[in-house]
Amino acid sequence: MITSRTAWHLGSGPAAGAAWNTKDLAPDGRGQDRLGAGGGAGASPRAPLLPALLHHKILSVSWPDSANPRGLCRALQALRDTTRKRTFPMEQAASSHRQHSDSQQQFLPVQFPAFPSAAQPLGTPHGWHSAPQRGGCALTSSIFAHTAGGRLCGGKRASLSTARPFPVIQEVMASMAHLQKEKLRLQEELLELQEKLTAQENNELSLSLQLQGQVETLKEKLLEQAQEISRLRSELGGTDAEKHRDLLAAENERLRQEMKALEGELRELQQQAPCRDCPHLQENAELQEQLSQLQREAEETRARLVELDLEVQQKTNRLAEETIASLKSQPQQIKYIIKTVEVESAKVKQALCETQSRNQYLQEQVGMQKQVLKEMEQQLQSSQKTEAQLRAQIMMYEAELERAHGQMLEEMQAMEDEKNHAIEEAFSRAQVEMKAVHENLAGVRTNLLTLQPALRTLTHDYNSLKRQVRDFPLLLQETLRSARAEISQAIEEVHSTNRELLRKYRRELQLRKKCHNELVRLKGNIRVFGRVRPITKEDGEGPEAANAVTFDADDDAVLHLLHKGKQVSFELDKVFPPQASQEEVFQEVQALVTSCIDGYNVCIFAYGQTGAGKTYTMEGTAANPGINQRALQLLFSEVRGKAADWDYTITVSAAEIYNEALRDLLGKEPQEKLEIKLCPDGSGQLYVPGLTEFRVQSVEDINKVFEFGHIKRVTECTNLNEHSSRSHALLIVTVRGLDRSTGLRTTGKLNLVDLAGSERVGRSGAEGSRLREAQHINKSLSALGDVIYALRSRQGHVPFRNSKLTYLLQDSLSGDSKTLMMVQVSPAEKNTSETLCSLKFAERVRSVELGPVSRKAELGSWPSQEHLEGDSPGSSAPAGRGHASPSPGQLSSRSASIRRKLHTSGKLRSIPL
Ligand SMILES: Nc1ncnc2c1ncn2[C@@H]1O[C@H](COP(=O)(O)OP(=O)(O)OP(=O)(O)O)[C@@H](O)[C@H]1O
Repeated sequence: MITSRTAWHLGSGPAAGAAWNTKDLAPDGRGQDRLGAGGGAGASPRAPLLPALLHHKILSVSWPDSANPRGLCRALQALRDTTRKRTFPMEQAASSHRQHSDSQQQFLPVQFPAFPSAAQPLGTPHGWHSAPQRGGCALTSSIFAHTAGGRLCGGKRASLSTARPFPVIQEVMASMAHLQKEKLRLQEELLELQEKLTAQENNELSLSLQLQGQVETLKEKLLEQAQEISRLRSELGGTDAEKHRDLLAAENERLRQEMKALEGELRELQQQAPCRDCPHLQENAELQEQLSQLQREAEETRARLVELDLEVQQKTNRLAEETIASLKSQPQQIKYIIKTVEVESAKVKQALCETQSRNQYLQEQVGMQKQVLKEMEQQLQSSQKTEAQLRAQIMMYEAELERAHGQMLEEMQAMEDEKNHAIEEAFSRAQVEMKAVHENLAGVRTNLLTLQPALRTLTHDYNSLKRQVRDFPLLLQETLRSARAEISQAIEEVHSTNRELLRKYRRELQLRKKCHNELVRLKGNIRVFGRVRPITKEDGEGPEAANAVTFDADDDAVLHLLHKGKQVSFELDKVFPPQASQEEVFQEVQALVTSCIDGYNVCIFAYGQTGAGKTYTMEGTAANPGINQRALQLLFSEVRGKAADWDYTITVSAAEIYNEALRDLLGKEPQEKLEIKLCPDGSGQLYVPGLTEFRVQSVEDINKVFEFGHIKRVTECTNLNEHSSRSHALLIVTVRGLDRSTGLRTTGKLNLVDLAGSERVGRSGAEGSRLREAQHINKSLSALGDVIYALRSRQGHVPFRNSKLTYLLQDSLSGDSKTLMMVQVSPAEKNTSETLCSLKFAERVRSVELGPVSRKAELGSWPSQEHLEGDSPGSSAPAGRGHASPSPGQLSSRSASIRRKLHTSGKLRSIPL
C-alpha cells in the first residue's frame, strides 16, 4: 500500500533491533536507547530518528530544537561512516523484501515532519504520522530497496518510490526530492562548518594547553633556578657556582630543544589546520609571533647567560689574581696571623693564612655571587615581567578565543535558524504538495483498489496465456500433425466416398434415366393434352359467345363439348380448363423438358384453330410467360444444379415454316429460304445450313431472342384473328452436356412448336394467297398426323418428308424422342365445329398410342384437316364420344381412375414404337 506520509519510527522493540543494529546509528554513539524515541508513552523526545537517514529516499529530516548541533554533526559523521562501511546481508534483505512485497508490494520513502516540539513525544500525531509498525522487516526492506539500487550514497541521493504510476505524483515527488537534496546540501555544509569549528577548537585548545604547559614548565624552571640560586647563595661556593652554571647551561639546552620540538608541533598543527581563511589563523600567527618573541628573548637570555658566564670566568680569574695580589699586598695582616701562628705554631699560622686567604677568596666569591645573584634576580624579575606579559597575552588570547567561540556559536545558531527556516519552508511546501498528492493518491488508490482485482485477473490470464503461448507451438504441431492425419484420412475417406457416390450417382443416373424413360413410356411417348382458353372479347357477345365446353369434376382428362345441342365427350391425357394457369400447365410438361438435359429429344406442339390460345400457351405474355420461357428457365436451373459435375451449353435457334418454306427468325436474312440437309458425317442427322444458333446463359438472353424472333415472325390480319400467325413457329433449344468426371457427352433437343392455326378454309373465308396459306398449313398438319401415326403404329416407313415441318422435326419425333401435343380449343359456341375437329384430331393421335396394333389397319391413314372437316360429328361420330370408329373412346368406358391405376402400377403398357 502506498502511503504518502508514512513516518518510520525505529522503536526500541526487538523487531527494530533485529532489523538494524541501531547502536551504529545513534547520533551520539551511545547506542540504541538514543533512537527509541517513539517507544513508550513515558519516553522523552530524544534525538531524531537517524536510521531514517539510511533510507536515501528521505524527503526531510527533522531535528528538535534542543538537539546539540555538535552531537548532530558527530552523529551524522558516524552515521555516514557506518553506512559506508555497512554490508547488508542481501539474502536476508531480499527475503524481507519479498515478505514485505507480498503484502505491500511497494515501500515508500520515509518522511519526517519538521520540528516536533520538545514536549511532544515522537510518534504522537503532531507532525508525525503514526507509522505501520512493521519493525525490522519494513526497515530492512527499505534498506534493501536502496541497496538493490546499486549503492549507498550517504544521504545524498533522494529518490522516491519505484512505483510512480502517475505524472502528478512524479512531479510532486521530484520537487520533494529536490527539496530533500537542498536540505541535505545544507546539512552537509553545516556538517563541514561544524567539523571545521571542531578542528579549530581542538587546535586552539591543544595550542593553549601547550602554551600553558610551556609557561608552567618555565615557571617551574624559574622556581628551580631560584631555589638553586638560593641554595647556591646558601652554599656560597665558587665551584658550586660553576656547577650551577653548567646545570643552567644544560637546562637552557634542554629548554631549547623542547622549544624546537614545540615549534615543530606548532608548525604541524598549523599545517593540519583545515581552514586557512579562518579568522583564528591571524590569532595563531600572532601567537606564533609572540612565541617567536619569547624565543628571541630566551635566546637573548641565553646570550646574556653566556656573557655572564664569561664575566664570571673573567671575574673569577681577575678575582683570583687580585686575591693573590691583595694577599701579596697585605703582608702585615698575614704577619699578624703569622704572629698568631707563631704564637701557636707555624703550621697553624700557615693554615690560618691559608684559611684567611681562603676566606678572602670566598668573600670575593660571595660578592661576585651576590652580584651574579643580583643580576639573576634582575633577570628573574625580567622573566617574571615577561611572564606577566605572556599571561596577559594569554588572557587576552583566551578572551579573544571566547569571543571567537561566542561569535562562532552565534553564527552556528544563525545557520541553524536559517536551516530550520529552510526546512520549515520546505516542509510547508511539501505539506501543500503532499496534500495535493494525497488527493491524487486517494483517487489513485481508489483506482488501484478497483484495478488490483482486474490486474490480478489480467496477470492470471496473462500467465495462463503465456503458458498457452509457450505450449502453443508444441500443441499446434501436435494438433497439426493429428489434423493432417485426420485430414488425410478424411480426404481418403472422402475420395473413397466420392468414388462410391460417383459410382452410385452414375448408377442412379442410369436408373433415373431408365425410370424416366419407363415413366414416359408408361405415360406414352406421345402425349396429348387439351387446353380450353377462356371466353375473350373477340368471341363477342350473345349466344355465339356462350360457353360450349364443360368438364368432368372427377376426371381431369375428360371434357364435354356441346355441339349442335348434343354433348360430345373427349378423353385426353390431361385437360386444362380456362382457369388453369400457365404455371399449372408447365408443371405437367416440365418432366419432358428436363429429359432434354439427359440427352433426349423432345417435341412440344401447340395445335388448334386460330385464336384458340396456342401462342398464349407457348409464348405467353411478358407478365405471364408460357412454356417456352419457363422451359428455358427450368433448363438453366437444372444445369446450374449439375454444374458441379457437368458442363452444359444451351443454344437457341428460331425458325418458321411459312408456305412450306423454312426461314431463320434470328438470321440477318429472314426472307432467305433454308434447306434441311443430312449431315455429311453420315450419322443420319439432319441439319439446317445457315440456321442461326444463339448461346443463351440467362433469362435476359432468352427474352432478347424471343423479342427478336417475334418481330420477324410473319403476322397478318385475318378474319378470325387479328394477329393470327400464319406459319409454324419453331423454337429449337439444344442442350449439350459434358460429364467432367467421365467425359460423357449428351445432346438433347427441345422443339417448341407453335403451329399455325388449323382452320377450315370455308369458314375463315380465305381466298387466293390466304387459301394457299391455309392449304399449306393443313397439309403440314396432316403430314404431322401421318408421321405420328406411323411412329405409333411402328410402321416401317414414316413419312417425315411429306412436309417441311415433319422433316425438320424428324430427329425429335423418332427413336426415344418424346412428344407432347397441346390441343388448344375455344369454348365459344360459334367455334364448336373447329373445337370438335381439333378434339377429334387429338383423340385420334392419342388413340394410336392406346389402341392395339390391329387398330392401325382399322384406322387406315391419318386424316387431314380437310378430311376431318368432312368427318363431322353429326355424320359419323358416335354420340357421347367423338370417335368415328371403335376407338379407345369406346374402350374408354373404363373409368379414369382405373386408367390412372394402371399407369401407376405399370400394368398399362403402350405399344412400343
Ligand atoms: N388460357 C388463356 N387465358 C387467357 N387468355 C387466353 C388464353 N388463351 C388464349 N387467350 C387469348 O386469346 C387470344 C388468342 O390467343 P392466341 O393468339 O394465343 O391464339 P392462337 O391460337 O395463337 O391464334 P393464331 O393461330 O391465329 O396465332 C389472345 O388474345 C390470348 O390472349
